Parts: sequence; structure tokens; C-alpha cells
Amino acid sequence: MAGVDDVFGDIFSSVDAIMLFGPSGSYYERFTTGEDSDVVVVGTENDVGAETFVELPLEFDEVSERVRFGIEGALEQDVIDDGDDLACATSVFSDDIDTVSRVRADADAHTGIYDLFAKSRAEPAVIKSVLELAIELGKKGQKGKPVGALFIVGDAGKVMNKSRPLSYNPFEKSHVHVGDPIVNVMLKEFSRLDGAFVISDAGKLVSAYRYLEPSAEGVDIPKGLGARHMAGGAITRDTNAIAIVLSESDGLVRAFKAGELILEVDPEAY
Ligand SMILES: Nc1ncnc2c1ncn2[C@@H]1O[C@H](COP(=O)(O)OP(=O)(O)OP(=O)(O)O)[C@@H](O)[C@H]1O
Ligand SMILES: [Mn+2]
Repeated sequence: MAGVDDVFGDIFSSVDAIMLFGPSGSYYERFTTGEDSDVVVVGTENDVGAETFVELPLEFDEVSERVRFGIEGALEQDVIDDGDDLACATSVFSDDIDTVSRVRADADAHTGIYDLFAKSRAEPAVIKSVLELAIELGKKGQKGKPVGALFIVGDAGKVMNKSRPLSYNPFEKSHVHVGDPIVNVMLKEFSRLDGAFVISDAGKLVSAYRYLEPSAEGVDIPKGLGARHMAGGAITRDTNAIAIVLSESDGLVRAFKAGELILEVDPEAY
């Protein structure tokens, strides 16, 4: 029988770069001393002070999503090249790195998960806050009951032109922003009611209770999703906004950009 190293060694032999997902300081140190492959650190924060770093907007419970985000971000930042063989070291079963996957960077396999945050009209921090809010809302529901919600983020002027009010706008004369704790409480309260929230590029709450009227032409929303998802997805084709949708029926949070479903997360996993 061949030795374990001979067999599994193939996974990390002659890779072009090593991608470390959320490494501890000492783990990272071991790679920076005397290793000749490039090392890219991917994480929610650059705790280890890595020279080459790709920031994750959230931990992505789904490992394949975490890895995809890291690779698409690294390609975008030009720290790896299309076709590079990568050893991606992540944690799956514990908080420490316990798994290595060999993945080839393939620019054609682009899912847009990195672009959603880094290359949208709205600020990345705003998108991250709204996504976190939707996840939190999905986890807790409203007084124990599942709720749905629709957030349209960015390009607010155009979104307002393609929608109409269902009720008075509680944010009419206010200057409140997402991420502010009081706003999160307000949003949760209003999410019981119909329509969409419209949020500006910089995170200002522009309106609640908007009924979206985009043209649904050419929108490819997975079958089984209803009017909320259709309207949310479609407005991202008509405008440069992104949509973050919490489904009342299946509890998942989905993000759409340019009319396409980019990301699906289960709030229960966070
Ligand atoms: N065009 C629209 N603009 C804004 N909000 C909408 C629009 N269409 C539907 N909604 C909102 O979505 C809610 C749920 O509608 P529907 O059940 O058809 O959507 P869905 O995609 O199945 O969402 P869920 O998974 O939460 O049930 C409606 O009560 C309404 O508040
Ligand atoms: Mn429904």
C-alpha cells in the first residue's frame, strides 16, 4: 500500500498558491517562513496581518461558497491567475483548519458572489448589514412566526421610479441608516407589512412599503419562488440595485443581482 503522503500529497503538490481560510496566527506563520508558494489569507478579518488578504463579508457556512468567494475575490484582486492550482485550507468540522481542497481557479466558473459585495452600486458594508439583518430576521422571525422581507439596495432613485407606495412611508423625512441598532428594530417591526424596503447606496432608508413594478422580461428566477422573489429579482435587471429576499415560506435568504440568483443562505446555519 502506498503511504498516505504519496496519495494525499497530490492534493497540495505543485500548487500555484495556498489559500488559508481564517488561519490562526501561528498557522499562518508556518507558511510565511520558508514556503515558496504564494499565500492568500481569506477571512472576515485580517487577524494575522497577512500581506495578501481577501475579506469575507460573512463566514459562509457552506464551505464551497466560502471557497468560491475567496477565489473570485483573489482573481478580482489579481493575486492569483486564471488556471492556477490552489490548495484551499479551511475549517469544516472545527474552528481550526482541518480540510484541504485542491481547486483550479476558473474565471469562467464565475458565480458573482464576490461581485455582489465588492462590485455593486451600494457600499459593501451596507450590503453586508442588510444581509446580516435578513439572516437575523430569518432566524428569529417575528414573535416566533416566520416572516418574509424584501430589501432593495442601491440605485434608489431608479428603484423609486419603478415602484409605488402601498402605504405611508415611515422614513419619509427621516435620515436613518442601516446598521444603526434602532433601525434594525424598526425594520423588523415594519417587515410584518407588505412590500419592499428601498435603501440607498450609502445605506439610507429611503422607503418602506414599496410595491415594485419592474418588467419581468428575461428574468430567470428558479421555479417555485413567488411574487416577492420575482419582483426582487426583476428590479435588479431593470436597475443597478441588488435584492436581498427573506422567504416566509422556506426561511432562506437569497440575493439577486442583474436578474440572477447569486447567493442562497440558510439563516439557521448562522
Ligand atoms: N411586486 C412586489 N413588490 C413588493 N412586494 C411584493 C411584490 N409582490 C409580492 N410582494 C410581497 O411579497 C409577499 C409574499 O408574496 P408571495 O408569497 O407571492 O411571494 P414569494 O416569493 O412566494 O415569497 P415567500 O417565499 O416569502 O412566500 C406579498 O405579501 C407582498 O408583501
Ligand atoms: Mn409565497
